[in-house]
Amino acid sequence: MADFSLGPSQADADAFMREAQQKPEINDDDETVAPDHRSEGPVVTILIGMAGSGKTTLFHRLHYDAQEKGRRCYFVNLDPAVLEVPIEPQIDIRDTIDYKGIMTEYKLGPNGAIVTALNLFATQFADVMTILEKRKNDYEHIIVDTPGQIEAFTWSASGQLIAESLASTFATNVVYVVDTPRTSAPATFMSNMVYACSILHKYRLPLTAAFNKCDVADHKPMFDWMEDFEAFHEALDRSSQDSPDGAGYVTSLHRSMSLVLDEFYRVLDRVAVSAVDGSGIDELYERMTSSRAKYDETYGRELEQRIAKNKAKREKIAAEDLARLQRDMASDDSEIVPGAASQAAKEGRRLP
Ligand SMILES: Nc1nc2c(ncn2[C@@H]2O[C@H](COP(=O)(O)OP(=O)(O)OP(=O)(O)O)[C@@H](O)[C@H]2O)c(=O)[nH]1
Repeated sequence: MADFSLGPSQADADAFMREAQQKPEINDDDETVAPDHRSEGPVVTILIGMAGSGKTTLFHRLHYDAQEKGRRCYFVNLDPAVLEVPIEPQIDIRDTIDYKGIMTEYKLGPNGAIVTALNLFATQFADVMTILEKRKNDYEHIIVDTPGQIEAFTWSASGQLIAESLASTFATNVVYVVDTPRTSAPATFMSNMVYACSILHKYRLPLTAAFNKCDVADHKPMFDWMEDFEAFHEALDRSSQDSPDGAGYVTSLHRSMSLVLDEFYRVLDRVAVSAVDGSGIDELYERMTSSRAKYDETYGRELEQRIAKNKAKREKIAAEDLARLQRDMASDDSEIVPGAASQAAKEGRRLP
């Protein structure tokens, strides 16, 4: 973008105009979002996780716990393919989108139909936002369950649009659900953490890893690996002794990656939960609530900067338009030459 601190050149100004005329990004033109709007409304939590990690069961548990303890929570189901949601979410994608009908009508397989269902729902998401904004004083939390096929949400344009719409209006965080029993081997743990890291980079929202199914698996070794990479290296060595390939290329890659991820673990909140027996749920709610402060410092601040930048852009354009109008009015005795505008455009000139 043009650097106006050095004084604008004509090329800079033209580039600026072109940029200003481009369609703004989803949340870039929203001047109506005031900082206190976010810090006073509910916290939005988006549940993301690999298929079978227990998102829907955790969604159910969070609902049960909310009812038991009087937490004011609003539930949104964005998984069109889920057969049975044991609770009745206030907003459910399945109420307006017929997933099976999409498979038949567009001759799609399960994954294609999930993405198409999300795309269709994204076109109605402005209405969902209107409902959420109207109810914002009634709830402390808005909890969103996402499709089982993680990439259908995390790497689709509609998933991004939905997440950005939420994050540009409410303090939003992501809870990444980890299937603890299936992550107990160092190699699978590493793959899962790399995925979590990619989600942090993609969404730039506060992230908590919820190690689920802790009723049947011990999360402590994994927490130790995040605290101390030497503990992870020892676990890698032990598992490579058992492997027929021994300490090959992949083991040495995991070793190096654990050093890189060390930085990521410092910002990653983690909590051990069981969606089945309810352990750790209070702590998870605490993390969700306290993510608001992180959101305000990171995403919220960036958003405010983008809003301020766009406001400045619009004010500059308005000032230029006004100046041009004043010039035109001052020279109202100037001669009108038929075809002068198209001739000037051909020659790349601007009319006085
Ligand atoms: N032991 C135990 N099992 C769990 C827990 N949470 C979920 N499960 C089981 O894990 C399986 C998958 O759970 P789901 O809630 O369907 O997982 P999901 O991530 O929503 O899966 P998708 O439907 O693919 O989105 C089910 O058999 C659950 O009963 C838990 O905390 N402990």
